Amino acid sequence: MAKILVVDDDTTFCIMLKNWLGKRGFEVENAFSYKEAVKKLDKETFDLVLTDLRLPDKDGIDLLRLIKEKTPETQVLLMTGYADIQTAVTAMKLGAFDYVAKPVIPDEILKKLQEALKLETEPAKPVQAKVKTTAFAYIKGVSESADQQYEYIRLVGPTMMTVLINGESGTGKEYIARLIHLTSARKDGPFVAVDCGAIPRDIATSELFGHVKGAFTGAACDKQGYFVTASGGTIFLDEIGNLPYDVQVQLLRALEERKVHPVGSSVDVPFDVRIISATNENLKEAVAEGRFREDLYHRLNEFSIQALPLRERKEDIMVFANHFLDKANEELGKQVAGFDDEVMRIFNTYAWPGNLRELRNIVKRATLLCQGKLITKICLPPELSQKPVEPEKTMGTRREMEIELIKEALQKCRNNKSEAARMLQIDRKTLYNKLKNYGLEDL
Ligand SMILES: Nc1ncnc2c1ncn2[C@@H]1O[C@H](COP(=O)(O)OP(=O)(O)OP(=O)(O)O)[C@@H](O)[C@H]1O
Repeated sequence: MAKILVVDDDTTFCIMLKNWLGKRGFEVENAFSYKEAVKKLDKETFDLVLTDLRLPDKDGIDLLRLIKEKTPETQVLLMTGYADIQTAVTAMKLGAFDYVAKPVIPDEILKKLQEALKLETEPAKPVQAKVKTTAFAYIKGVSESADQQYEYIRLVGPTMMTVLINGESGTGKEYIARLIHLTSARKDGPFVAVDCGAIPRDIATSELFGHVKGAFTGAACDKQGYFVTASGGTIFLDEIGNLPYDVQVQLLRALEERKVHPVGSSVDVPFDVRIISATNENLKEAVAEGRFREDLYHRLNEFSIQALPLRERKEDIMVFANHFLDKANEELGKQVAGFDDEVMRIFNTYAWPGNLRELRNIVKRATLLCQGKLITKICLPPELSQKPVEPEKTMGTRREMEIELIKEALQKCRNNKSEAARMLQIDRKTLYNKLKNYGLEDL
């Protein structure tokens, strides 16, 4: 049984990966820092170390150097954000087997692990499809708008129409896209989610359409782009409004010709993919301002779905809260039965700026803290238990406070956005959205 050490300071991710790989026959240990990893490596030998490039004390490159010095036969696989891909390429020169871009897709890690450990790839067992169906539980809601949303998904799902989903962050746009995919004849094909807001401008073309070996410095081998990876399935282009203008032109051409042109290649590659995109900005405005191509907008928007903010469908709040409570009980091994009246009142009056994602996180935290049968006010973070203030009065101060906090975090993290997001306890995507909304993109 191959022994693997996963090193990342994101404890939830480590635990999740440990369980996931454990079920696939690997023996997995976790370390949450460089120091802890070194301790474990001193005690035992691992066949492979999967490490984040950024660790709280030192970085993955230091760990790679140490491993290659002590046990050169141990394979090292790096996990990295887009901003560090260049460093990851350097790491390969230092002996790393390969790297995977974050956010990582478990199946991609599994494939790389098998390559690195020279294991036989499992016969076409649909691991991917299985993981998705067990982890994905779409809750419909009971409000009128939820009914309509569900009906739209049901109708558009089986068609090949492109769908544009509009809605604030955390309203469930990706969940809607996944359900459309699962309702379609392509449900057994891949569902590939691409965060267009997180791909750096200079590698966007190669990430989407692929490249051939030697196309540019660092292109050590041929790379399949997301479009080809999604063949036979669905590609979900999240934050489509952030796609650079020149890439928009290439995307439009690809959609018209149903072929992609990998960077540096002389041949076009056909693809067979359903396209769903999402945005949290008003794309019509972006078109009017000349930031988004009108012809592409119409191509992507054969059908549109609005994901409503939670505060505009209050009847759904407790439905989702109970669903997230069930999930949290399961994940944390707890048996919390529900919410007391005061908490329900608070939930129904709070504005939920982070929508379903915020509700999920708050319920999970409260479940962890809950000592009794019901979740009470003391299990909630202070911003929820305080009396709601009129929105108009808070907007200015909340915005100013957020801008200050973001600037301070970026300064402290020397502009490293992933670290700043971690410090602010929000995910990287939310930070990018906030930077965009507050006009701080140049920071
Ligand atoms: N219909 C649903 N049923 C159950 N859970 C849901 C549903 N929709 C959203 N969620 C929960 O809310 C979280 C956020 O949803 P999702 O990622 O789809 O939002 P989003 O609008 O795509 O966010 P962003 O704009 O930040 O990309 C999900 O991870 C899931 O936990």
